[in-house]
Amino acid sequence: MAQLSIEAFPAWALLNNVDFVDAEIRNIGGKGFGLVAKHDITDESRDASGQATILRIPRDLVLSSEAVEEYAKVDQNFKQLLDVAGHQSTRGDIMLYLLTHLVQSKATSPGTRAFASTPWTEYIRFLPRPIPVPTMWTNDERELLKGTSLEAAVSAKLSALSSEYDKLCEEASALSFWNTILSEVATLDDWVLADAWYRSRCLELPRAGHAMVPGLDMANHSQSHSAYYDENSDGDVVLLPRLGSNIPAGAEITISYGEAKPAAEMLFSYGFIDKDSTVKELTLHLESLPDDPLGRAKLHIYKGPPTVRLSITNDNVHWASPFLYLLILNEEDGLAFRVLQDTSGGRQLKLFWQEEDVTERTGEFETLVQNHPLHQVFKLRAVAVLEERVAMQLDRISSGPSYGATEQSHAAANEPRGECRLAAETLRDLETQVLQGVAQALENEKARLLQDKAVVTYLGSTEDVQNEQAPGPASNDDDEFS
Ligand SMILES: C[S@@+](CC[C@H](N)C(=O)[O-])C[C@H]1O[C@@H](n2cnc3c(N)ncnc32)[C@H](O)[C@@H]1O
Repeated sequence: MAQLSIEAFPAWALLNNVDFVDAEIRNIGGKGFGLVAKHDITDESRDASGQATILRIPRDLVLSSEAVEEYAKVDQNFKQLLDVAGHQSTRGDIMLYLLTHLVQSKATSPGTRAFASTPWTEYIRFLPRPIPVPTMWTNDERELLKGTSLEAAVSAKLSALSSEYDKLCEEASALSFWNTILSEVATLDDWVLADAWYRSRCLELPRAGHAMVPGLDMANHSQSHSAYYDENSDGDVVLLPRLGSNIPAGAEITISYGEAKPAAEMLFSYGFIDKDSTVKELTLHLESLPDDPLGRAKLHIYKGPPTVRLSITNDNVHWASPFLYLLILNEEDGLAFRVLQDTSGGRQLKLFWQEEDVTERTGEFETLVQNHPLHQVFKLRAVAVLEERVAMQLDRISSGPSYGATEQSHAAANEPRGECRLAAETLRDLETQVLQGVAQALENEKARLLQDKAVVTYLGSTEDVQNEQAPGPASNDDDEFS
């Protein structure tokens, strides 16, 4: 499918009533396309209602779950696919729409097209590809993420995409039209591309919800963004200058993709790391403890992801994990799993803490243990488990690949691209800093807890029990003539 030159974009915009009041699309070094101001945009540019619209996109171009439903009303083939494989999530429905339009755009001539055309049929041909998100990196490029928090996240995402695609083929196999399309035209790579487009270009609108907005999705991100988007009373989407922002003619107009997103999330979702961001944070997966007989039950009953979030703000170190305290508690402490029968005869796993049913509060154990006499002992266990997890990650990240000179142009075609090396290296440096800071803080916290009176008493008593249970030193009697 041929890309369309961005030169053709103004004609597409005109034809589809997209009003580029005060912006145009240009190539922005290192960021792909972006929006720049046609004239100075100042507070004086505002109209009587106080608005200075930079860009207006009619509501019927917005790709939302509602728009997908509307398309199903005009295209029978799409409706069939949506009915067997859609209606589960906005993301899923929009991806089916994008995939259908990708297939449509692969058709050699309009006469061979199988679907009803929409403004998106042409629009997707302006969109960049490949997208710099790591799911579209080569295997060698993904190797660069080894030891970072994205290593597992990206492999998990790729497996999920592959399963989604297989499920789609399976669900559509009874529809002969789609069976042919999925085996001959729409590939797993197309599904990965649709996911990357959705992830890097989707935004949340106050009324339409998660959506893709053509034209507006050409705006790049900046920490000190000059504009924001909204829906007006007609449901059209508008781009407006932030109060007090003066954007000179020719300057880039930027929006915010999120104020406090960690580097790993920015790279995962958008394919770049914002150098101006001050967020130092990473999320690690927590495994159940190897000798914990309740390990599997805990993972089964826990409602959220079993993770810990580590962060450093203004030299203060934080860790937050609703799962951690459940992870370190045992039956002897007062934790119990029971299978109860409900009124309809079904069996349900329930979790009890000190005889109270806490099945709906599995993420609140840090609070639940607060008044327990062994509170500080539990804290020590949590800190020790975390210390080990952080040490393991530090070990992994420091034994990751070396990057070589980033400015070096890649000699062989299959060598990692410079921008991937740079992004992976930046992520690694940031995450190493956070892990080292947290490791130090955990060591200090452990030392403090080991001095705690309740901890000392508890450790003393468990030592006594162990001594009583251990076989005593061999007595001379044993050596007697036996
Ligand atoms: C919503 S699109 C913005 C338009 C995009 N530049 C294009 O060419 O279509 C998001 C993508 O733009 C790029 N991008 C946005 N802000 C950026 C920034 N501050 N630095 C580098 N790349 C950026 C990333 O590739 C991201 O995935």
